[in-house]
Amino acid sequence: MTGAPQLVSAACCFGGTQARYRHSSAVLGCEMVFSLFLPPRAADQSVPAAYWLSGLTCTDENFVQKAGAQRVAAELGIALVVPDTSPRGPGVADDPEGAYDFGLGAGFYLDASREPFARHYRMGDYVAAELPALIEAHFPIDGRRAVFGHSMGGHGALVTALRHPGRYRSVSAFAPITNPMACPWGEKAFTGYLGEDRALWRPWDACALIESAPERLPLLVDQGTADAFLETQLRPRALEAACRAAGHPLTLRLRQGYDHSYFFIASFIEDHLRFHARALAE
Ligand SMILES: N[C@@H](CCC(=O)N[C@@H](CS)C(=O)NCC(=O)O)C(=O)O
Repeated sequence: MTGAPQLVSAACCFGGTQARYRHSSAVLGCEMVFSLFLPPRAADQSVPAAYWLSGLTCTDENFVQKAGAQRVAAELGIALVVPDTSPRGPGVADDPEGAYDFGLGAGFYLDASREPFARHYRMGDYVAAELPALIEAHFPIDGRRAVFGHSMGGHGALVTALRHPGRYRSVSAFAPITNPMACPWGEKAFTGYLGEDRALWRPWDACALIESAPERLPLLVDQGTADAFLETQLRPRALEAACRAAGHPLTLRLRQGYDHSYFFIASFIEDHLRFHARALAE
């Protein structure tokens, strides 16, 4: 059963609260920690939430410590929910070589079907269903949701919104992996989590999902031109082509000289939060 969140730590932040909670996840079959920022407005009314999905090697802490999102989220009255990037703990399988791009810290926000990963690696269901239900049951947060993220998590945000029409009011991404079926990080992860049959990969690939998306929710994507992963792993032109072919609205902004780091994210986070605030207010 999904356990109630237990407070791990909390600090005042821009008039609101930046906290971490631990809970037992029925979906993932392990204990999970998430970060939650509640804006000052949450003291006397329910607020909408933006779910941030982080990239490879991250936990729930990278974004809250490095993106500088709290000041604007406080002003806009948006809660920030930040899950971990994979299941963790005793019995959770990892990459056999302990590589950074598969297993722990690299759950790819999908539901694995291949053993030994199928038991715990169900981040797709966790971020789209179990975590929002937990958050909305235990905190002053209503059902208005946005989803955004970075790299593996940028792709996670796109796929989460595309797979669940009507569940999110807006979606955006920083330097997302756009077409995991056709890049080394994605091919490794999808083979490991889903097996060799590429037909089973398509429901977890943003470019494939865009082809027949039942909801044409506009996509906002920022991508740094000095990102070392741009051509090999991220490939925003693939997303652009898929959106053009399907008539899916996309705003793709190439940011001259920015790399893959949280310095890039911190530079444009305000813009993404204001984009989400407009959709969440409607
Ligand atoms: N460790 C890998 C890259 C991992 C990486 O860049 N992770 C990004 C997401 S894909 C990140 O957010 N890292 C954590 C951080 O910067 O705080 C490498 O050196 O090639």
